[in-house]
Amino acid sequence: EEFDTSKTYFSVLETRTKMLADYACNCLNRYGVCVIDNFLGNGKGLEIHEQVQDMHQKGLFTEGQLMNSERGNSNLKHVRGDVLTWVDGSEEGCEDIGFLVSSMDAVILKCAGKLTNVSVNGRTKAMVACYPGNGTQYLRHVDNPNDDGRCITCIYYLNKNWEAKKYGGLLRIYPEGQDRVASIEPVFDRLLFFWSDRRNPHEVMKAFKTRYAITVWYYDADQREKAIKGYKGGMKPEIVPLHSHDQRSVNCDT
Ligand SMILES: O=C(O)CCC(=O)Nc1cc2ccccc2cn1
Ligand SMILES: [Mn+2]
Repeated sequence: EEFDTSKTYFSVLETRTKMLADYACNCLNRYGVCVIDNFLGNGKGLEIHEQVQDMHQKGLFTEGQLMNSERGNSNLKHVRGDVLTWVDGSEEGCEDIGFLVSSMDAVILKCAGKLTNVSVNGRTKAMVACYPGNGTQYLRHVDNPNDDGRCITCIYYLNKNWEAKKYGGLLRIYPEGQDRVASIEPVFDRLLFFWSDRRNPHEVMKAFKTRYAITVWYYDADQREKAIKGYKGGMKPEIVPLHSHDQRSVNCDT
């Protein structure tokens, strides 16, 4: 009979996603940081890169805003020089970004119950960021210093043939209480997870070539609930349910 490739494709995808989730949980619980290379493969990676490049060329990126106090003070480019835009992946021309975020969600969904002190119940939209490559950087900071609910930072890099020696742009993470530094090259089709809180201060070194990345932050249910009650601010209070590949929005605890 006809060899059913679609079933095989999805069962292989399911198995791989589970393997990646197990690896991510072990790394996060042990080191607080996890790197996965060749996450989506060359073809899909290139499609995502092309969509991001189109958005950039259409001028859809805006200056990276700093915290409210510094808003509008444009001479703070030395603090962070990225330009960015937020997408949910359903917009025209963002379908491949949507596929990426569903793939990130698929891994996180399979981590349910295996991450120490974390129960993910949603995420932010996807932030597409670009460092224009004129020596721009992002000074050392913590993504979530005040318990705004975000527990995991998930970054996907799009930069083919990146050479840190020539182009800089390293992400350097200084894990709290350790005398080690993680230097992560923003290489094509690389996926990175790290705890968003004070455990992982990090910076982006000066970049001398256009440097693209797509970031999603995952929320911990309890911390998010407390943050909304206490309303400590931080990221805008929009929470997106996780989507697995068949586009159902799936609650983590099912
Ligand atoms: O591109 C990378 O390797 C990481 C860059 C990075 O840390 N970006 C970033 C971007 C942010 C945008 C808004 C609020 C907080 C933010 C924290 N971090
Ligand atoms: Mn950051």
